[in-house]
Amino acid sequence: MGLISSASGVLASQPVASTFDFVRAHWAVLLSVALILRFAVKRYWTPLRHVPGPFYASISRGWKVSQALRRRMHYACIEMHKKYGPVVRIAPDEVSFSSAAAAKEIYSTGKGFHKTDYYALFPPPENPDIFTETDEEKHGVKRRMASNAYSMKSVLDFERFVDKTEKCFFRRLDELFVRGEERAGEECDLGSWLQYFAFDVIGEILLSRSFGFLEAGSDVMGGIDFIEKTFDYYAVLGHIPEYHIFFWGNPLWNFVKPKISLVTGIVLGEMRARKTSSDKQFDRKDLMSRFFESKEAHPEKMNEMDVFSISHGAIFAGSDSTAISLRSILYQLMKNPDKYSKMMEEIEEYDRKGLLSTPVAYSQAIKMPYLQAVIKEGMRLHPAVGIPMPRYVPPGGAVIDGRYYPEKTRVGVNAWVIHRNQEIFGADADAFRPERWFEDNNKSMERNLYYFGAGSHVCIGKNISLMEINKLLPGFLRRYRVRLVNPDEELKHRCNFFVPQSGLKVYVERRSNN
Ligand code: HEM
Repeated sequence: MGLISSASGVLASQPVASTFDFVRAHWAVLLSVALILRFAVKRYWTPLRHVPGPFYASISRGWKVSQALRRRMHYACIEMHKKYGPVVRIAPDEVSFSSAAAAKEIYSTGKGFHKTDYYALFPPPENPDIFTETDEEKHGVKRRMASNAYSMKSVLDFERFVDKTEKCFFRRLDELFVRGEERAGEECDLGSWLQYFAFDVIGEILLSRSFGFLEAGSDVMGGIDFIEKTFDYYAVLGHIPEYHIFFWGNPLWNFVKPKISLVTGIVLGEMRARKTSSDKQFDRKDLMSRFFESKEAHPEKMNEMDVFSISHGAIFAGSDSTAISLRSILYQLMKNPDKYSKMMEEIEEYDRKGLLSTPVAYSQAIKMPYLQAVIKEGMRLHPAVGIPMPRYVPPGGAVIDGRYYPEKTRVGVNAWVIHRNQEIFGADADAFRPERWFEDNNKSMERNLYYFGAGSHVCIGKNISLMEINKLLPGFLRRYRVRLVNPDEELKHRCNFFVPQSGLKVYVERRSNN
């Protein structure tokens, strides 16, 4: 009544409002207590309670999510290890390590540490590929089925694809940046061109056809951008997979999501074309034809969806990673003119002695000691992957770095952290110094290079990428003189699982006819 009566309304509403306020306050207190209890349980009710780390990380996955959103997981891990030491708690159930012993324990084959659910969301979710498969048994089958295709013998057959793409790359650089007086001094975004090269070369190796990025001189139909956005999304949601359903995992998303990507479309189109003639599946001797060979030989272990997902995975895992490594090596050479000159001395010497063909053969490049040291050093300082590659502690738990961790704890080592560990790489671990690879401790440093990962999940495309890098670098440096447009500026990078750089602007001059 009091609520309706206008005369007594003011007075009558007071007790109702107070009751309402009381109930609200009551719930607020209850909720706060529940939250505090939940955070306390996460922080203290675990054997990880003694592991140092940011407070925020010990009570929620918010720390990881915020670093992933800010695209700085690689820097954040370095900072955390500087602050807290070799073992850092980066989530209520996750620990990051920086020591050689921990990395060996976690990533050695046979120790039983398995990939976490972080990987499972990455596409294609309907039928995981070698990279995204988190069931170890199924992963083992897929990896074995693909291993022939990725063997060193196959890789040497793929050299012709790299030669073809390299020729196109050099022609485009000549046409756009170095030919004729009118082009003198024109800036080249070498970072983008290396990415076009890396994508087109994977297109050739996988499908005997280029994606056309070099020819167009641009990201045709946003194919590269699509892949970057995909990584941007999964690099965050991978830490909180249960929230995927509210975003791209929501059935409604299918109505608004972008159409199929250029790259996926090309892979599917190639598969359809090859199915129309059985010969076409095999005769090109490219990566996809080798996957088809495995499917024919073992139909009970590999089906057509596997051929698709493993091919798709090769593009996702093998293009940006190679571009990032090439950018890092060339950037470091340009930033360090004394190392650049030393690299050129070796190239000129080998060229003078007739030890380098045009294009440079893989077998020739791997005999160049300084080149090998430059590649290792460039990839050490800027590993393509910027997260602590997460693994579950196996059943029964495990002792890592002298402390016990229960099963299912997430553990990992970030290559960005271990590659700068001064106990392994010396006091100048942050510096680009290829000479370190000729010193006595090079074997122990070598054992602690994780730019290709390690163990049962070591990069399966390692041979392919090393072949591409070894062939391109000496040929490129022999043909062109490159210098940074802004030598005093640091290269920008962001981490979305990979750590792609931007802003590698250079001037390019022709220095030889090769
Ligand atoms: C310089 C170039 C490359 C770098 C630095 C690189 C780096 C890596 C790293 C660090 C991993 C392990 C990731 C993890 O455990 O979280 C990995 C796995 C993988 N890489 Fe590469 N990669 C490169 C090129 C390639 C190429 C060219 C291909 C294929 C054509 C490829 C295919 C794969 C696949 C399928 C996996 C998953 C392996 C497994 O889990 O068994 N990668 N790569």
